Parts: sequence; structure tokens; C-alpha cells
Amino acid sequence: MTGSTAPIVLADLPAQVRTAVGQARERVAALHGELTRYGLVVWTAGNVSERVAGADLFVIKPSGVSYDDLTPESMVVCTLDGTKIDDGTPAHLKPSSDTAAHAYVYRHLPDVGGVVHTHSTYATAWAARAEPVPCVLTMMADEFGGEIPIGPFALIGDDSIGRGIVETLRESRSPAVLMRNHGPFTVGTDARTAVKAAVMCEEVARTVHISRQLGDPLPIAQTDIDSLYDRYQNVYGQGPAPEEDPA
Ligand SMILES: O=C(CO)[C@@H](O)[C@H](O)COP(=O)(O)O
Repeated sequence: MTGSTAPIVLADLPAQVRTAVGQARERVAALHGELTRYGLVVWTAGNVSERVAGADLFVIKPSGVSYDDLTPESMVVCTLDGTKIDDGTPAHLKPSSDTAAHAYVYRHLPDVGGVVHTHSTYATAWAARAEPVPCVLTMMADEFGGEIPIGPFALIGDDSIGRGIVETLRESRSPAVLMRNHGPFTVGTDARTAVKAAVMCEEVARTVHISRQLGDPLPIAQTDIDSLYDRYQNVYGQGPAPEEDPA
């Protein structure tokens, strides 16, 4: 007895799971285009994943593949311990090198449905100094509810990065953490929300950096941060579509 279990085969899973995987693959493949559109990544250095609704699985990009070559069919499907399943991709196609970090986040933060990692320039510059981005912009109060925190230094390859992300985000309202000497990891209810947090993270890191070239940015009072955060999270935008009138 080896104790090893047979790999999960996507084609053998119930139809609704296969449909959910297909939809997540479409979204995750397309969202990598947003990373390049907003200039958050160079070469292949960043990744998006999304939890599969109704299954203990997530979808993530393959490692080291050019963004231009990513397709829904090439998105890799993993269990929540980060193991690739028999997902119909070639056996040699490895998931992202950050898969263990994404998997750890999904296992420990059940409300998270999407995770993004980039090395976007300004956010990573703050990470290299291990300095949180202070909350000195209304846009930061809206999206992050305070400063963007720093996570610990961690090597790639085991649970260290994931542990650092989870420990840091549990202490904060921010959906972004700047892992020391590495770069931003962001989370959201789905992959699109996590991508938005990555875009906003880079934008505010850039603006606050430029502001500091001009002098000392002015802090925002905590009560105002709380009020801005509450409005943006609960009132801003269109809200859910109204019910159709049955008449
Ligand atoms: O942070 C790192 C490596 O330092 C990774 O995010 C890579 O830059 C992208 O890896 P893949 O997703 O292509 O494996």
C-alpha cells in the first residue's frame, strides 16, 4: 500500500462542476489580459486564479507561458491543496509557481473566490522597502479601508507565502498585501474583484509615491476613512439589478 489516491479526473466530475470549471477557465484566461492592459506585469511574471463554484477546486494559469498564448483550455485546474487534477491539459503543463500560495489562501479564507499576484512597479517598490502605503487618498479609503499592509519575507515553493498573506490580511480590511521584497497579492470575492484590487493597488502606490516627492502627504482622519470605506463598499455603483416586474 502506498497510500496514494487516484487523481481526480475532470471528465468524470458531475456536469455542473464541469460547467463551472469551464466558466472559471474563460474568466481567468481573459482576466490575464487585464494585467497586461493595465501594465501590471512584464513577461510572464504574474498570475490570476479563481475558486470553482460548488467544488473544492480552483483554476490558475500555467507557469511561464506567455500571456498572448493563454487560452481557457490551457488554464490548469487544481485541488485546494494545490495539486493539479487530470484536467485535460497535457501532463507536462505545470500550474503557476505561486499555486501553493493561492491554494493556502483558498483553504484558509473561505470568502475569497479570486487571488491575483503581480510585480507591478510602484507597489513592488514599496514592498522592497517593507513600507506600508499610508492611507492618504480617498480612493485608498474607499478600496482598502486603510493602509496597504506589508507581509513577511517568504520563499516560493511551500506554504510560506500563503501563510504570510493570510496572517496579514486577517488583521486588515485591505484586499491587498505587499509581500516584503516580492510584490502585491490581492484577493476578492471572485477573480475580477481581485484583479480590480491589483489595479487600484498599483495606482495608489504610484500616486502616494509621487506625492512624497512633493512633500509629506496629509493623513486622513480614521473616522473619515471609515465613512469613505462604508460608502464605497455599500452604496457606490449600481448595486444588484432590480427584480423584473412580473406584470
Ligand atoms: O513571483 C514569482 C517568481 O518570483 C512568480 O509570480 C512568477 O513571476 C510568475 O510565475 P508563473 O505564474 O509564471 O509560474
